[in-house]
Amino acid sequence: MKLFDVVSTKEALNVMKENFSFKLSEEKVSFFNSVNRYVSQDIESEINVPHFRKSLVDGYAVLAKDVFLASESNPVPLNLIGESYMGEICNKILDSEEAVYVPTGGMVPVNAEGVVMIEYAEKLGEDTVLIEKGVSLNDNIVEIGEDIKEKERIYEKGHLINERDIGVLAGANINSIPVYKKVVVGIISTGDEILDLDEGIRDAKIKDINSYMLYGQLSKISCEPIIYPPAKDNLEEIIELMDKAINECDMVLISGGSSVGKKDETIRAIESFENSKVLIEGIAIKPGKPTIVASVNDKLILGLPGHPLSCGFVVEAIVKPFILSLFNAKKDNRIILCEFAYNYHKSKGREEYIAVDIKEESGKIICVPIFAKSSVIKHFANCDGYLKIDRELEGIHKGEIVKVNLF
Ligand SMILES: Nc1nc2c(c(=O)[nH]1)N[C@H]1C(S)=C(S)[C@@H](COP(=O)(O)OP(=O)(O)OC[C@H]3O[C@@H](n4cnc5c(N)ncnc54)[C@H](O)[C@@H]3O)O[C@H]1N2
Ligand code: MOO
Repeated sequence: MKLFDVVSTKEALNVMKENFSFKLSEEKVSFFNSVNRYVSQDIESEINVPHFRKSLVDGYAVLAKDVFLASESNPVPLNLIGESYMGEICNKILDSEEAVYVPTGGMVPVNAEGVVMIEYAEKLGEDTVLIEKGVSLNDNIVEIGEDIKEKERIYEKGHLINERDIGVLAGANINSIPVYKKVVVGIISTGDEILDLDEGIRDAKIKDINSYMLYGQLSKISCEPIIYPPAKDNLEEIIELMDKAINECDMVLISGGSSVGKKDETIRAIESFENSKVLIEGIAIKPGKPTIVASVNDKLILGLPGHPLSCGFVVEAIVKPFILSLFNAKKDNRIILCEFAYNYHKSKGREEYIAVDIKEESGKIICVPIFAKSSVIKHFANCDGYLKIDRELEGIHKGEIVKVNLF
């Protein structure tokens, strides 16, 4: 009987990085199509934002010394010398005891020192305004480049463009940005019991969960997943699909058939290729131990466990971190600190992944583990995040502060 020679997730990741350090090519995309893409070069702002001094409020641009003593009981009269119009250059220059009306977002006179809101002013006829409040320097004025400076590096190589960033790009006058091309990942589910999308439920056969879950997980991290039809536990069929996927994709994920059962054909299929090498046969993680890392024609092939929860966690544990390293990703996950809800004992030797719910209780943030068999998938989708318990630890105490990786 074959026993697994397991490695840690860290070792697995190192093996993947050492053996498959391919350089992703770049492409330019329009800024509004760049959400969820990884920037491939540092991005600098083309302009100062704002590129002119502007008012934050509707009010009167003034010199600070003129209104120093102004109050409701001691209004100061100023000469109103005109107004600034939205979107237009304001050429007015304030002299002593002068004011200019400026709308919110309008350009202020070049020497304006503050803007008094219209609520604290009263117009007397066309040429005079009574000011009822003083200003300190630059009150209600947004300086040139106060938001973003011209040539400022707004994004570093490896930054993941989020839904808010495209507003920043628009403001910084950037129409298109360089991003890494998506990683093309082939997905093959194997098993006599796996039905294709259009096949009805029959006998003891099941719908293909893994292909679609993998598709979802990978789409989120700038990949282009290609789902191949599920393969039966038939060596020739698996080899044929693998061959096609290896030619069409940057890397290939094969779910099911990675454990010790007599029908587990993934390893045999990998070894049938001339230029192939099985690098890892088992990772010290729970769930997800029967994971294979291999190389065929210099392409990365991963054999993932068939149980959906195990398959999903192996993606979190090694597939995502590997793909993110190709993008030089700056941040790979979002973490929060929580109190653990129970005493939990685990056996030493395997890094453990547990789905958790997060809730607030008496002002504390608590994480509640959801214990489920690896064939059960609903909770993996419903949970808030997951906990990674170190290989060497024997458990977690109730009330202990733990790091939760948020989905
Ligand atoms: N005697 C032993 N049996 C098993 C061991 C072991 O050490 N000794 N390990 C168990 C563990 S842990 C896991 S994980 C699984 C991994 O098995 P395989 O990767 O070989 O996967 P299969 O046997 O093909 O399938 C397992 C399970 O998952 C279902 N499955 C497979 N593909 C899909 C899919 N695309 N969508 C939904 N569900 C899928 C399959 O029907 C099985 O129920 O092995 C344990 N057994
Ligand atoms: O390694 Mo299995 O993935 O525990 O269910």
